[in-house]
Amino acid sequence: MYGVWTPEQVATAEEPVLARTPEGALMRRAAHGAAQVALRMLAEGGPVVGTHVVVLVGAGNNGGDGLWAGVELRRRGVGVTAVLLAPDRAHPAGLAALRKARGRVVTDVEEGVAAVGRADLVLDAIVGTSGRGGLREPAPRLVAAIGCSVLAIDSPSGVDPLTGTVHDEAVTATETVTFGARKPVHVLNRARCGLVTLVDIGLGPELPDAPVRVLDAVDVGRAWPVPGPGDDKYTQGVVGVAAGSAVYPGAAVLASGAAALATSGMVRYAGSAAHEVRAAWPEVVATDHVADAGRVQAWAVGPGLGTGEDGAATLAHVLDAGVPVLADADAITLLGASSDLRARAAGNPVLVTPHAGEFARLVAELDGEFDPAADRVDAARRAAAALGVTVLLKGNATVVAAPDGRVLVHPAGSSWLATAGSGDVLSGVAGALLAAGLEPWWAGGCAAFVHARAAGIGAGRPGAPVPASHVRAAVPDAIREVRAAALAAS
Ligand SMILES: NC(=O)C1=CN([C@@H]2O[C@H](COP(=O)(O)OP(=O)(O)OC[C@H]3O[C@@H](n4cnc5c(N)ncnc54)[C@H](OP(=O)(O)O)[C@@H]3O)[C@@H](O)[C@H]2O)[C@@H](O)CC1
Ligand SMILES: Nc1ncnc2c1ncn2[C@@H]1O[C@H](COP(=O)(O)OP(=O)(O)O)[C@@H](O)[C@H]1O
Ligand SMILES: [K+]
Repeated sequence: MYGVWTPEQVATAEEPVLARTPEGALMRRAAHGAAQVALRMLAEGGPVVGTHVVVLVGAGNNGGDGLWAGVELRRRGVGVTAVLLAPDRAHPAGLAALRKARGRVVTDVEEGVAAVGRADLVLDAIVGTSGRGGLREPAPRLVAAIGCSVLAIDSPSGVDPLTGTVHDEAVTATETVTFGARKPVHVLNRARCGLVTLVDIGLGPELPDAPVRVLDAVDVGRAWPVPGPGDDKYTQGVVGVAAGSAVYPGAAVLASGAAALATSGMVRYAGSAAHEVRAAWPEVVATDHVADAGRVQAWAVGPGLGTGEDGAATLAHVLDAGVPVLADADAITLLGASSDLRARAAGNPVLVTPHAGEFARLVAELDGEFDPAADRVDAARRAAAALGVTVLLKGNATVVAAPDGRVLVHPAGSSWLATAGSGDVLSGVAGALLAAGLEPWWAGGCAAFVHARAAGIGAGRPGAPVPASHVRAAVPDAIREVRAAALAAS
């Protein structure tokens, strides 16, 4: 597990470190780390001596990092051109050092655009943690001229460091090098950051508890339920899947199958697709109604359920069953429209898994601002607190927020999971984990991790779509992978 801290928290942690280190030392440490990454990137194309790097230098300390990194690159025989976006505010010490190292300094925008066009690598040192709003001219013109690899210093300029949202013309980095701590942009907008390298500048002891955490394979492997010698099919937790429908039985089949593959033990199905579920998964015990389903340790409810009276009655039944509940799809729409159903869920171990549209419906009747497009961590955290349930907000970066304020983010490696039915697979996996005893926050985080890995494995070789059936089929291999990681780490 690793932590992610807000730019404000990082700035606060920097203060005591700055106070006890010689002036400029922290920046030099950061710049050294940046230069190492730049040299590695340059070396991938052959000898670095004689290559040409352009540093886009903004008015703040991010520009200072870029200038000092340029100084180190000059010492390694790299040609360096610094393009100053705010010539009279460029970091004075960094600028003087680069001139001394015989770096070229350009203040004319046209000259800068031409230099960018000839570069082997661009260092984006326009803005870092203090960047706000869309990039101001001439930055967009220079960014638009980039045709080579880009190393973003701290964060890609034009992408909000706190929320990962993109403002107009913004940098798409091949790699990003960051200092002291990872910031939200690095997990919320991985597509803009590329590979992220963290350089230690000694902030560790000064950082508070991480407000956002990211699970790794070892965490997930350790948390994954494994039957012991004394277990039988009941002791491991029975999951009930309440999904439908007769017209669209696919959701029920996908969710039930995913549940059967995710944990050992037992899956019960209740709903109008009992025949199809039984045909596809003979091991699933299927009935037509939740009332006849028998005892379960958790319910996964919602996919294909319908939003009419029957669906609402089914949802009320499972919310009143006194066991953890995974609510997805139609169950979310029903919750959003009924304060009575929300009251039954509040304060109980309930995990809701909305995509953006379902999230909007879920919070429609609540007081307050919930805007995932502006800040998905904040929106999910507020919704979880307001509803008293754990919210897993789906998307390229999945956010899992517990009502007590804990937040996990799972950044996807690709977007191939955006395919019909893949959410049903997630429901089955998460429901099975709830039945096995994981609390909703962990169940959501572990399910999202394995789901995304299953998409990668199910696709076979990367670079082509993966249908939801293949994602589901790859769930066991994804579990094997995380368990192997956990065993190797123990
Ligand atoms: N403290 C340290 O020792 C260490 C700090 N470190 C480094 O410092 C960075 C933080 O530096 P920082 O706080 O100086 O701000 P920074 O990110 O450079 O941006 C501020 C400047 O950008 C401008 N600007 C803002 N928005 C803009 C826009 N949309 N479009 C265009 N311009 C925009 C803004 O202009 P203004 O609004 O003032 O006119 C202001 O001049 C951090 O990311 C890390 O790289 C590391 O070296 C570790 C040690
Ligand atoms: N752009 C994306 N990149 C990566 N994963 C995504 C992206 N968009 C959606 N996903 C994931 O794909 C799944 C889609 O779920 P959902 O929208 O419920 O689909 P369905 O209802 O068709 O089953 C979720 O796990 C979500 O996190
Ligand atoms: K930057």
